[in-house]
Order: sequence, then structure tokens, then C-alpha cells
Amino acid sequence: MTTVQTSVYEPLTEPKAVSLAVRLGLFRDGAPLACREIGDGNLNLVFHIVDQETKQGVIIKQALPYAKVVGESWPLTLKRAVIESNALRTFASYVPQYVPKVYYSDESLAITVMEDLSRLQIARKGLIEGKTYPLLSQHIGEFVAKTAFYTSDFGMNQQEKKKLAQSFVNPELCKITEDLVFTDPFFDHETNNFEDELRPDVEALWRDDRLHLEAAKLKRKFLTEADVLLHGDLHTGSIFVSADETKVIDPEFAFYGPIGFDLGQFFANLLLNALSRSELERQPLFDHIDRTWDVFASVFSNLWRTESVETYAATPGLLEDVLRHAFIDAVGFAGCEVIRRTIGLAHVADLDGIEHKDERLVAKRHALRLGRRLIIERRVFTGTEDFRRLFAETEQ
Ligand SMILES: Nc1ncnc2c1ncn2[C@@H]1O[C@H](COP(=O)(O)OP(=O)(O)O)[C@@H](O)[C@H]1O
Ligand SMILES: CSC[C@H]1O[C@H](OP(=O)(O)O)[C@H](O)[C@@H]1O
Repeated sequence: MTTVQTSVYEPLTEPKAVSLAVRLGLFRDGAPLACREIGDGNLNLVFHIVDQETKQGVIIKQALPYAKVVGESWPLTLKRAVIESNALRTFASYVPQYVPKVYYSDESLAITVMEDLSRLQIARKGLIEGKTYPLLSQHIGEFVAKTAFYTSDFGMNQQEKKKLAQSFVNPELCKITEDLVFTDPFFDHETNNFEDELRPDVEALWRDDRLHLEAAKLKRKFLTEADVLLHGDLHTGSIFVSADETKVIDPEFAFYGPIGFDLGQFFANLLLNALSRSELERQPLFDHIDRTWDVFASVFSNLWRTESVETYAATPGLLEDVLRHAFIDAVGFAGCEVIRRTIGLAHVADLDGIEHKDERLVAKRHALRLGRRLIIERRVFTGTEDFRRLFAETEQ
């Protein structure tokens, strides 16, 4: 991986980002450059630098030595920038059409210089505006199927896979997910954040032994199953989209984990958007869940049958077993994500943006019932149509 180490770390400012872009020769000599810090995520700085004449831009993303959303009291490794640029390059070797081009990265400065995707829109924003994006699920299904297959023990040399997995050991970022997705929301923890009116509903979750057992099994999978290279945070805020193009960004949580995790996060964020919509406007979200799974299963199965490097791949029943477990796990992981985005530290604009408080509380209570049953009843799911059924059953 071509990540260079040149300078001493310091957080960039807009003028310093411009100087860096000039020093790196990213623009023609004398180009009139404008720069804005546009980061709206929880962790990093993102500088958008544009040549005002040609309108061509680049993105310089820089990790801070702490989690931006909390501040310096939450130190966080700068190594996540290397993980992010290496993950983008690894994904690009399988699905270049679905990730931004990485032009340059520097480990000491914790920066990734990449393609400017401003022509597209962040999927979460567009979905909140009611857009539907007909190709989103086909593209994400293919992205997940190809990256999962080609980084698995069935799609690559098994010794090389172990080395690749080593290079993506990502303990600090995984710990964030272990805590914020799988643990804190299920207990009375200081990171949780919810409206006072939800307290009785939340306390019921904290007392729910059955839920705890199933959440614990899912967390154990996340901790122990080094199956495929995951994006690790595949929510709709990590996807740029238009009517015909899809690009996945922000894989700083990448690591080797259970195959169903990315699918589960994506399903959950579609469900969170559905929770913010009226009944008549929800169908496109469920259609996206159907299509994501169908495309994933079909592309993954085709690769398994035609390109597998593992002798046992042809064993009748094995592929079906892998797909079945990926699906069940995805349902459970989706449940954890729905719950944590409702009462945990990091919320989503889909729910928090519901202006009328009573409506917001109705949607959030629905989210908690839905998340709980996704976790507990994941094994009785026979297909993606069960998301519709459970969504309707948990409405009241
Ligand atoms: N390649 C890109 N092109 C254009 N805008 C980008 C690009 N990458 C990130 N952004 C902008 O910066 C925001 C935060 O980026 P993200 O990678 O999600 O940061 P964080 O890691 O802090 O969550 C995105 O929501 C998007 O608006
Ligand atoms: C303290 S990190 C909280 C939350 O933020 C990350 O998302 P993003 O980088 O896209 O803002 C991730 O989902 C973490 O769980």
C-alpha cells in the first residue's frame, strides 16, 4: 500500500490545507483555490478545495487525535486514516466503480487525499428529502458481495488473507462499535442520549434478559468472527449517490469481521429512514432491502461457484449455510443499529429531524420495539419480506 510518511502531525486549517494541496501539486500553478472545511461526521476534518476557474476539486480528509463529536477528552488513534485509505484502495481493486479514487495518503499527517464527490449527494440526506435512488440497492448489494467474497477464505489465497486481516486489525475503532452499538444502549450507560419521555421504554430494554442474551451473542460474533474485510460503518451517511452512481466513503472502521455486519448496518439505516416516513412513502425503503439482499446473494453465489479457491466450496449445502447465517446475523445486527441510533451516543437525522415532538417519540418507540424484535426473532426470518411484517407488527 502506498502511504507515505513525510511530516509531523498537526491539524490542518483551511489555509494550511490549501498550502498542502499546492505543495502536493494537486492543482495547476497559480490556480485560484478556495477551501472549506465541510466535515459533518462524528470524527474527522474534511477539506474541500476547489479551483475556482475550472471548478475541479479534491478532498483532503484528516483524522484528529480525538473523536470530534466528544472532544479531546476522547483520544482516538490517528492510524484510522491509514486504515481508511488502505480500505479504499483494497475495495478499489474489486469494485473501483463504487469508491472514490485515492490520490495520496500520508500516515504522519493522518490524511487521505481523494476524489471530490460533490456531484453526488449523501444518501441519508437525499432519503430524508424523500428521494429514492433506484440503483442504490443494486450497487450496495454488489459492493458488499464482491468485497466480502474476494477478501474471504473462499475468494483469495488463504495465507494472503491472514496477512491482509493483520493489516486491518483496528482495535480502537472496533471498540467504539463494541461499546456504542453492542453494549451501552442495552445498559444504563453515560454515553446514552434520549428524550426523558422515552425513559420507561429504555429502562424496559435495560431489564430485558432475553434481549441481553441475544445482543451478547451478536457482540460475540462481532468480536470473534474474522470472516471478510468489512467497511465497518456502512450507514447511509457513508454513501454518496445519484440516480445512476453510488460511491461508498469513510471506511475507517474497516476490519475483518462477520459477513452479515455491513448488510445489517445498511438495512438498519434504511429502516431508520422508513421510520421517519408516512406509511405510504415507506415502500421504496423495503424494496431497497429486498434488492440489496437479492443482488448480494446472487453475486456472492455466482462468485462462489465460479471463482472459489477452497476445495469444500462445491460441497452441497455449504453456500446455502453461509448465506443463511449471513442473513440471520444481518437481521440481528440491524436490530442493534436501530436501537443504538435511537438511544445511544450517535443518533441519525432521519429520527432526530422529525420536528413534531410527539411524532418523533412515536417513531422512536417504534424503533425500539422493532430493534428488539429484530435481535430476538432474527432466526425466524425466512426472507426480506419479514422486515415489512415486523415493521407493521411493531407499529403499535
Ligand atoms: N470524497 C468526498 N467528496 C465530497 N465530499 C466528501 C467526501 N468525503 C467526505 N465528504 C463530506 O464530508 C462529510 C464527512 O465525511 P466522512 O468521511 O463521513 O467523515 P467522518 O469520518 O468524520 O464521519 C461527508 O458527509 C461529506 O459531506
Ligand atoms: C464517537 S463515534 C460515533 C459514531 O460515529 C461514527 O460514524 P461517522 O464516522 O460516520 O460519523 C460511527 O458510526 C460511530 O459509531
